[in-house]
Parts: sequence; C-alpha cells; structure tokens
Amino acid sequence: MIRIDNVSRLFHSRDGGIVHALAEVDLEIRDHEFVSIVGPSGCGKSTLLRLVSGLLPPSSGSIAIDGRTVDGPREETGFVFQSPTLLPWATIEENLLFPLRMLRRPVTPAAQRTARELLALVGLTGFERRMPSELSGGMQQRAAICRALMHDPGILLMDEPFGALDALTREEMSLELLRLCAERPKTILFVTHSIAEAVLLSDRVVVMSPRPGRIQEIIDVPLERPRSFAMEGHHEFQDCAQRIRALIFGSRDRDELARAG
Ligand SMILES: Nc1ncnc2c1ncn2[C@@H]1O[C@H](COP(=O)(O)OP(=O)(O)OP(=O)(O)O)[C@@H](O)[C@H]1O
Repeated sequence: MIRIDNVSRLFHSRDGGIVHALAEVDLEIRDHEFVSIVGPSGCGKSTLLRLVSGLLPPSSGSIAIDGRTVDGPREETGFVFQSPTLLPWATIEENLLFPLRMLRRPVTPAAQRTARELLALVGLTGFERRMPSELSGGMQQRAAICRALMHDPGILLMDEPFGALDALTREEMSLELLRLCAERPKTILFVTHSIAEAVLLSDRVVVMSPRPGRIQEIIDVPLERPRSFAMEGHHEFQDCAQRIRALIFGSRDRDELARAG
C-alpha cells in the first residue's frame, strides 16, 4: 500500500550548512500492517513520517500510496502529533469536526454521530462539550487521535503520539490503540522511542541508523493478535526487544569507538 523508494532528504540549516536527514530509504508497508520506526534521536524518523504524509517532499526518490505518487497531503492519511494540538477555544466535539469545516464539508448529523462514537470508543463520553483545558493530557491526546480518525483514513501516521504522557497513561493508550485497530483496521506507521511499545504494537519494527537515517534492519514481531501486556513475558517479545536494543545501542557504541579513534 505504501511504497517508499530510495528516498533521501536534505535540509539547509540556518548557518548555510546541509543536514542529511535521511539516506536511501526503501520500505514497503502492506495494507493494515502496523509498522513502528525506532532509532536514535535525530535519525530522521519524524522526517520520514512527514514525507509519507505529503507535508514535505523528498529530495530524491519517491513515495507512492496505492500506486499514486505522494505529492501533497491526502485525505486517506491521518496524522497524530506528539502533542494533542487541539484548538483551545473550541469544545472537544468541535475540535473533532474542525477538519470537516476546513475541507468545507457540511457538518451532518452523521458526522456528529461519528464524533460521539469515536469519543465513546476512547472513553470520552460526557466530555463532548468540554474545552481542551478541562481535560488531562492523556484525555486530550485521545481526543486528538479521534480527530485523526474522523474521516476514517486508511492510513494513520503517528509521531510519538504517547511521548508526552506518563507511563501509566501511555500503557492505557497503547491498549486503546490496539482496540481501535481491531475495530477499524488501518495501516499504521508509528514513531516511538519505546522499544517495548514498538514490539507490543507492531507487526514489524524498522530500526534506523544514526543520521543520515538509513534502515538498519527490519524486525518481524512473531506475536499473535490480540496483543496484551502479558506478552512482554514471552520469549519472542524479549528476543525482539533485545535484537532492537542491540542494533540501536550497538551502532552507537561502534560510532563512539570510531570517534575515539
Ligand atoms: N525543517 C528543518 N530544517 C533543518 N533541519 C531539519 C528540519 N527538520 C529536521 N531537521 C534535521 O533533520 C534531522 C532529522 O530530524 P527528525 O526530526 O526527523 O529526527 P527524529 O529521528 O524524529 O528525532 P527525535 O527522535 O529526536 O524526534 C535532525 O538533524 C534535524 O535537526
């Protein structure tokens, strides 16, 4: 469904230098697959997501969704950022309906029903008319995920969506995401710094090398679905987590040794 073909991305920094963020990335993501991207800070994970979303063009290479080259944002793609980015002056329900208004679509009773159903799915029934400031960080992030799902996109791009949450809320949100995926199957590309989260949620985990980010290895997660936290004790889970850790920290150790001469 998503085909990333030999994609590189450069940025021009303010001091006139060039930052080589991503180099020669090749990746194919199948329909309804959950793929996580992990790697050291600054290795181009967010850049890769922005390229797939069409918010940013590649410097070279190409990205296609269902055979059509991505050359701008598309309706079939939903994006969830690290912070909830809700409009502070609108109610939770209005926040969910806002993308429809932006697209100049009518806000129909069906759309309002969808908003309420999504909020119910993430345990936010009764908060439709509250303002974002009246909700906790975790509740706001759940509302932001609902907003991304409002137009039922086939693809969900999630950039460290639980990064700003406390550990307990983060676990709760992971379970909610698994539940949502079971109810409304989606193709998900998910950036995280948590190896355990990546293994728990994903079908495959893409491990990136330090900048310029390249795909170091892709790890298949051989755990059955539905997933649960009890699986963290399974040896398949621990094997995957250990391999990912060795790839990330192994390369960092090698780089440091090389720098030290
Ligand atoms: N708009 C930009 N202008 C200049 N440099 C940029 C821009 N966006 C990203 N970069 C650089 O590209 C590199 C990759 O950034 P990116 O945010 O994709 O990394 P990341 O892996 O998501 O990092 P983190 O894990 O810390 O969030 C970084 O060195 C960053 O400074």
